[in-house]
Amino acid sequence: MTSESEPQKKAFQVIRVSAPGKVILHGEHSVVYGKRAIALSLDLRTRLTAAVGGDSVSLDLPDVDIKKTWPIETVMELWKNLGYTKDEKIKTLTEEQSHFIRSFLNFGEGITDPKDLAILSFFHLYISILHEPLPISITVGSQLPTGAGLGSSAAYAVCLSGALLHLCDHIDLSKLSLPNSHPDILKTVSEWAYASEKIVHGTPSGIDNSVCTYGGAVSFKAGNIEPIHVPPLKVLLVNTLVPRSTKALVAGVRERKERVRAVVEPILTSLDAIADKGLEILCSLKNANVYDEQVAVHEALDELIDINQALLCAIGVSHPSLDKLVGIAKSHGLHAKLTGAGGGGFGIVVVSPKITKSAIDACCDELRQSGYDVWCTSVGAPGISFHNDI
Ligand SMILES: Nc1ncnc2c1ncn2[C@@H]1O[C@H](COP(=O)(O)OP(=O)(O)OP(=O)(O)O)[C@@H](O)[C@H]1O
Ligand SMILES: C[C@@](O)(CCO)CC(=O)[O-]
Ligand SMILES: [Mg+2]
Repeated sequence: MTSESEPQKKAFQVIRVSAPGKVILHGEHSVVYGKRAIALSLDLRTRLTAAVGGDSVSLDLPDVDIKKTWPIETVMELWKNLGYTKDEKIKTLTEEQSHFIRSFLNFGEGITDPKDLAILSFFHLYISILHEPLPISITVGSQLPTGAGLGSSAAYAVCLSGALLHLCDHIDLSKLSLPNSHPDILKTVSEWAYASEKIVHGTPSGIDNSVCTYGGAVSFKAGNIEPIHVPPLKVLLVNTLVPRSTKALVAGVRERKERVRAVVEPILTSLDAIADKGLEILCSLKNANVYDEQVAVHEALDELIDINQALLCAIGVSHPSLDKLVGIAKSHGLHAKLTGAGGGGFGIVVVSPKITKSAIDACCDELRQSGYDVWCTSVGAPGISFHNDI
């Protein structure tokens, strides 16, 4: 193949990548301080299509109401002003270069607008990962509500990182279909998605990008990810529809910890113990073969869910809408906690086999009548996937 035919091939390349959202069962917030967390991927996905070619860089993000195009000459100028030559390998941006990208986009320093964050994350990854300015059209659509606790930022970041790394031949996403042949690919994608999460969150633990990359169920502690085998669980996801920002909630916990360290630190230690115990219980579920054993395991899990929610309230990340949903669930014999950063967003209920269908239906009806959205979905979906069917 000649060196001229390679860009020719790239010019018409269209790829599709998807990644799942996630729920955190135990360990949100405490995981930021090196404690254990358990997360499960969701059967709700973010999907990205990237088409190389044309004379611009364009971003179509309908979920955050963005449709923007930058002429490729403008992007080439930015590239040059950042001090890069045409053929640069993967690079880590300096603070100064990050400031420069923000001012190119006319963004101030502490941006919080979802649109600005989505554009900034894209530009960081585009410039860091690609070897040269590439004309490209990127479209991202998601089944996940944005900013509600189901890992939408991580799923977005995993799709972007995977697609850009594939397009510059740093990884080959088509190898993901080969069993057990891709640990390096997943590690690389997750690390780049983490870099993007830092832009959206400030100080992410890394659990969201990990579970959205690897899929399934994972235990995560101090940056180490461990896949765990969890049998299918029936889960209700309840959306309070109250908007919140993960970054602001994580910052709020940090401030409370700084103000009353002697009180908050033991709570974080207890949250760690809950996640340790939760891991043990989930692992025992696969050996619970008969109904009575399964019910006993779920009772132990329900008790942990109750304590977990109470401790999350104590560190200031619940919300009246979450407290109310926990109360409604309780009145139907179900146990709920917030999931993700809290402050609104989603609550989760893990449904024990002893709960009858009529009790579940009655609970869902009451929640809906009270203004919540209720979704019944499965957990443990595949991680980043490459779809070469176009
Ligand atoms: N489909 C999408 N298209 C474009 N940007 C997205 C999309 N989904 C998420 N984002 C970006 O991620 C941000 C939301 O991230 P945030 O971490 O606050 O919420 P979350 O990831 O849904 O919840 P959590 O981190 O608690 O699980 C949005 O403001 C936007 O910048
Ligand atoms: C609140 C938090 O623990 C989970 C957000 O899904 C933040 C993080 O781990 O980065
Ligand atoms: Mg997020």
